Amino acid sequence: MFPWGRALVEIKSIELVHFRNYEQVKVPFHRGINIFVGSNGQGKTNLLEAIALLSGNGSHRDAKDTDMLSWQKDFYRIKAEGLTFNHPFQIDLLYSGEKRKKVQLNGRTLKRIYDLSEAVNTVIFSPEDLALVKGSPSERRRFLDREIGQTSPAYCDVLQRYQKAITQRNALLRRIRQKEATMAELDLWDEQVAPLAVELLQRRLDSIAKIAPYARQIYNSLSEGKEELDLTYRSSFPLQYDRNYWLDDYKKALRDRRSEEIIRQVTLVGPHRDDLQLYINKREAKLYASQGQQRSIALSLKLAEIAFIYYFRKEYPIVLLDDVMSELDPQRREQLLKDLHRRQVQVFITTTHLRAFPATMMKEMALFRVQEGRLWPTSE
Ligand SMILES: Nc1ncnc2c1ncn2[C@@H]1O[C@H](COP(=O)(O)OP(=O)(O)OP(=O)(O)O)[C@@H](O)[C@H]1O
Repeated sequence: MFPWGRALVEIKSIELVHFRNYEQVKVPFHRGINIFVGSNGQGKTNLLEAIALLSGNGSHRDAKDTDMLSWQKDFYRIKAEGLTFNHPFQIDLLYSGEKRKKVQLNGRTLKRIYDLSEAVNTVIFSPEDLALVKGSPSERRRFLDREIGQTSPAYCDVLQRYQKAITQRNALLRRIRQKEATMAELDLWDEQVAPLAVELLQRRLDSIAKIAPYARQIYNSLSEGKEELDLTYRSSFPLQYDRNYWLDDYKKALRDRRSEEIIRQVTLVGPHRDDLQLYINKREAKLYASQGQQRSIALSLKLAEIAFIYYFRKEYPIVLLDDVMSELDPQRREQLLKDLHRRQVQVFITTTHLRAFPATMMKEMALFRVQEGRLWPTSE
């Protein structure tokens, strides 16, 4: 299912203090497959969320730091130790109410949280990923941005600068509408926004060119050769074939939509308005895919993301599977676990029961019981 290779990253232990419903826990992990088992609402997803934060990508549930802080507490801390490319790393994340959390990697304070991806990459698969197919374009943009961002802090940097510039440009559009600013100011902004937009576009298209063949191959195998998945990028403005013209194309689009933008007071063209389009057998999945097909597409995209990260880093990401084992049929479940196990990928899985796991693999896995924000190793 994935390119042949071996994972070289591993989280050896994690410590949580005042994170969600964890008062204080410290757990050593197994280097292979770790299963967190417990009833609903005990803290299994919270734990995966904390692990995902170690890759610097923010919460997969889009939660803010204030949401993740235990109720009535004034700081949370996540500490982890592990190995990456056989070198030890220590991560220390501390949020104490200010705008941004303090992040240290090996004792060095990082200016940009996404530089944590130097040490840890994660791919998380959760039931909400079904929204990748039928949800709004922002879900698919988020998927793309997370995936590219993990292999390139420079991309995160451009994305952040672009988002900030768009917010400020929107504020300027409002001021122009109220006759408090001039068109000349807007011209200046457009000069700044355009190169950032074009850089994002180039990186997104290059990444889709890499990820599409993986996703296609995986989907084809999930559908037993019966269906084909295609991915295309839909830009919110016309782009010429030759990339040398993209800067002009974008500036022209901004000019063409200017009066409408002033009336609506938002920037209507650019990467923040684009979409990743998904097709099964040439039909748009958003309109036609069944529940089962949506599940297979979402799984294919996530597995392709694993392969994509491996392609760039020569190291597999840590894989987080949040309550998705029962979504797969037994054969796919076993194949997925065996593939991950053979490549020595470290995996964290949440589940409410162990029925979904092949008995033959149980001896290869470490089991943890999760109950009311507590966590301990167990054998059943
Ligand atoms: N900031 C917070 N402070 C304290 N407790 C919180 C906070 N945020 C969420 N919780 C608690 O965490 C629990 C939910 O945990 P989590 O989402 O990890 O559940 P889960 O074990 O994955 O359950 P499920 O199987 O239903 O997905 C709830 O009891 C909720 O009240």
